Order: sequence, then C-alpha cells, then structure tokens
Amino acid sequence: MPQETSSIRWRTVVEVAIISLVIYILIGTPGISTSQTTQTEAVNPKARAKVENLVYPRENLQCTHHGHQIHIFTTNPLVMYIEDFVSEDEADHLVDISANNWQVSTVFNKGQEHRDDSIRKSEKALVDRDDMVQCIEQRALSIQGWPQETFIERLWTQRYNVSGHYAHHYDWATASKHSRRVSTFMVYLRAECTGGGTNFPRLPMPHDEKWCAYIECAAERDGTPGVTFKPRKGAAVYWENFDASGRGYKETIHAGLPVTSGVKIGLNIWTWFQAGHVADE
Ligand SMILES: O=C(O)CCC(=O)C(=O)O
Ligand SMILES: [Fe+2]
Repeated sequence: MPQETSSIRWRTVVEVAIISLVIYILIGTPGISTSQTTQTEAVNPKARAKVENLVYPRENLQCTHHGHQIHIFTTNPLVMYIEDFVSEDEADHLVDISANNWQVSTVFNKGQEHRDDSIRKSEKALVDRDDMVQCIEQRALSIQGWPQETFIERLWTQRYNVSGHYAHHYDWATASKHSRRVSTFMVYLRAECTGGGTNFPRLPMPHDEKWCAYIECAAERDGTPGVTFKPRKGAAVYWENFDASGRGYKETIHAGLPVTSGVKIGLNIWTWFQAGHVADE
C-alpha cells in the first residue's frame, strides 16, 4: 500500500535522525570530548587537531641555568632579538633529533594543505619532546611571564638549502576570542649560510649602529625594505602577533629570505592562547 510505504519511510528518516543526534552528542560535543575546548572548536576538526598539538612542559623538569641576552627592538609590537636563546649543545641536539624526520614543508590555502615552492621552500621535522626540548619550551614560557591558559605548539624544525625561503606572511593563524597564536620565536639552530635572514618589511631601521651586529646594515641590505635579522646560531627573534585588543599586528609581516649558499636550520616556537584548555604534559 503506498500510504503504508510512505509512513515506514518517515519512521526510517526519524530513526536515522535520532541515531545521528545520539552519535553527535557522544562524539562531537564539549565536555564529553577528551580536551576541554569551546563548542565551535570542539566540532571543528582543524581546531581540534590544533588543540591536540598544544603541550606544556612537565612539572619537576631539571633545566640547567642558561644565560641568554635580550635586546628589545621595539615595544609596540614587542620584537626582541635574543642572543643564546638556546645553547650550542641544544641547537646541535635539535638538529640531530630531526635527522630522520624531514618532510617537505607545506602551506595552507583556503583550508587546504599543499606544497608551493614559490611560497615556502624548505623541509620541516616534528620534534620529539625529550627533557632538553621541554626545557626550551619552559624557557619560551618563562620569557613571556607564564601567561594563563597559554601553551606551546609542538615544536617544528625547518631546514633551508640553497634557494630555500618562506615568502612574506603573518604567523597570526586562527584568531578568535578563545584561541590564537600569541607569539613566535624564530630560533636559528644552524646558520652556516649566506642570505636566509628574517625580514620584516614594515619595521623601521633603528638609528644605533650597535644593531648592525644583529640586523643587516648598509651594504648587506641590498635594497630589501625594512629590517632583516641575521641568522646567528643559538639566537632567536621573538615577536608578539596580537595587540591587547586581539588585533593582529600588521608590522609583524615577515619572510625567511632565500638562502644563497650553505644551509640554515631554524626552530619555530609558537605560543598559543586557548581559553579553558588543559594540555597534556
Ligand atoms: O625562516 C625564517 O626566517 C622565518 C620562518 C617563518 O616565518 C615561519 O616558519 O613561520
Ligand atoms: Fe613565520
């Protein structure tokens, strides 16, 4: 009977809808998922993948004292050049443990991850979190004053051979009231290269020549606009990505300039604010 068939079909539709709702509640909603996040982030797979990569150094880490030297370049936005942010041993260790993990670097365009050598030409490696690595995570948080609800993204090293580069971009990443990449440390682990500086076209050149130890001056500038920080083993360039109101700083647009000889190996340390999140150690 056609009427019976249509009522059975409706029952099936209603049953499927109820079952889907139950599955959604069990898997997709906050509170039941393993990490505590806001509702939109919990159901957004990309945001969830991001949250799963947030880490925090374990309690009772024994880190040896380390003497870095901070030079404040600007305060608005806060940009600093930090000498000896990592020691020679730490830099070499990070390069050693990356050895078997190099993979081609990618970029994101409209949510799609793909390779584009014209934008980013390098290799990257996810870093395992042994104690030495966690001590570096801890140092990065300590320099920033241990901000609340703030974590470190799993560390990545990056290797640039000749012609390797990263075109101008922001590190802002996803910005919302609940989550954003608040700051960047670009650490130089190996700098046996020419070229490869980190260029900020919108930062003005400073007046004091003392800065020429850390940035390209006069002849080395080669018409490149703005300020180019020199890759020096163990040093880091640090900057904040957002102002107090949560707006991305336009001045932080930057590039890894092409390496013209040798090899540059860097380390990205990104600090992430995630309201309400409790990270795994
Ligand atoms: O290699 C550099 O100097 C900059 C790298 C960078 O901006 C990045 O990895 O986001
Ligand atoms: Fe960057």
